[in-house]
Amino acid sequence: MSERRRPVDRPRRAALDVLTAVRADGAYANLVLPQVLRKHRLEGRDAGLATELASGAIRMQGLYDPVIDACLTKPRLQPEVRDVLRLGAHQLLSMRVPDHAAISTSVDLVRASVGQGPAGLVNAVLRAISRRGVQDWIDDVAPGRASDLHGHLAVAQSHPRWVVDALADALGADDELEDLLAADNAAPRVTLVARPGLASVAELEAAGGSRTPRSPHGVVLTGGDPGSVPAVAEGRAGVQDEGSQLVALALADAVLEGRDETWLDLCAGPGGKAALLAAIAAQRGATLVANERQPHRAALVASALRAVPAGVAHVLAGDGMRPAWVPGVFDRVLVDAACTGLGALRRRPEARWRRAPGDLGQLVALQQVLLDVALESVRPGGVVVYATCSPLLAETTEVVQAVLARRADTVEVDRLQLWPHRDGTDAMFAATLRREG
Ligand SMILES: C[S@@+](CC[C@H](N)C(=O)[O-])C[C@H]1O[C@@H](n2cnc3c(N)ncnc32)[C@H](O)[C@@H]1O
Repeated sequence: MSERRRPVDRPRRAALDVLTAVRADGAYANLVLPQVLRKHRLEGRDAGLATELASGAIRMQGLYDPVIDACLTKPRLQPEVRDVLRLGAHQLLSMRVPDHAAISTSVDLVRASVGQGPAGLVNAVLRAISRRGVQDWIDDVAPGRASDLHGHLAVAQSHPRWVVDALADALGADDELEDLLAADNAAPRVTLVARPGLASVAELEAAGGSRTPRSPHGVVLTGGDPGSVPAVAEGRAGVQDEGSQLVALALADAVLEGRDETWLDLCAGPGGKAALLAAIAAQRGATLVANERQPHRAALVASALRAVPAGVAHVLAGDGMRPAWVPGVFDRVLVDAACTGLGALRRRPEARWRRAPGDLGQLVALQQVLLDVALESVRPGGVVVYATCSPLLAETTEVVQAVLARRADTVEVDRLQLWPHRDGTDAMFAATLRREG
């Protein structure tokens, strides 16, 4: 068959559809991927290949773009052609795809998606990239490691420079920085939670998994589709990072004197932590109010809670800044605030490129108000856990410090900061605060 008429392989076509949706429509890769896989009827290894191609090309574009640019003779490139080149660069520099296969399939792809015009350019650029290994390219296009470590890692590990700087601040030193950034680039394992009283860890282990080291409710799946595990399909278990389980447990296990009957999850959508908390509350004879501002996310919370016994959990769709309850009624409150999400980069390939330092001001203001509401909602003597899936100091310790500075009635009693490279979890933060009686 001639070059021109060779059909484009479906995993690569699907991967390009994901890149296009993320770039042109602002889609989230993890949400659009299942739709694209269905559209192209991809399963098993082909689905795995399309997922790796799309996720890797989006995640690593901070390295691939300067490499591509170094191979261009003219600086301008159509966005659609750059997408094809990013996919080709990922195959050449980070996967075990033979060079000839990576190049010829990319040429086929650009012919089918853009036209014959850029086929020669794609061929020439990818041939140039294939002549050197990834470390040679990093040495060529990244700032020097000795003179500008953060600038070097921003390219070598494909993170925006401001994110590298902010993560280094959060770590407090540079010695683990590269490990952290590399961990952000590795696909996370699928972790399940057995909601206590509804499913057992043994039941999930039998589905092909092993226990998580720190959460007593977690199981890491060794393979397969989590949706096909009966306990997950029935809502007795769920997909939940071990770090998120530990945050919910920080609230449930905080030492509390006196009444322990009514719990609040102030920002509950989509409901992972609410479901774990509600299962524990049911075992202790307590109830949970799960509040979420966005109605469609409140519906997801209700779905996550479907296996919890009736009467234990109540879902509210409301703005946590204007509470629908009287102050001081709750014994335990979780405020898992909206944040930059820069602690969960492993599972959101495009997230690092969507955030900007200018987002922080608005988010921090919201986080402070929500923490204040949580502290007003808890009774004297009760506990509040303030959590984020970001380790940035502006969103974590600085929010807690700012709120505590204006409240004489609250003390911090515990703090947790998890890291992907140390703990194998998302970089979750949780501060446990007690409102004094
Ligand atoms: C980090 S997520 C919570 C994740 C959730 N706890 C879980 O484990 O599934 C933050 C949530 O806060 C919600 N949110 C943002 N502003 C809010 C507000 N003013 N009141 C209540 N919820 C809010 C967002 O819609 C989002 O669903």
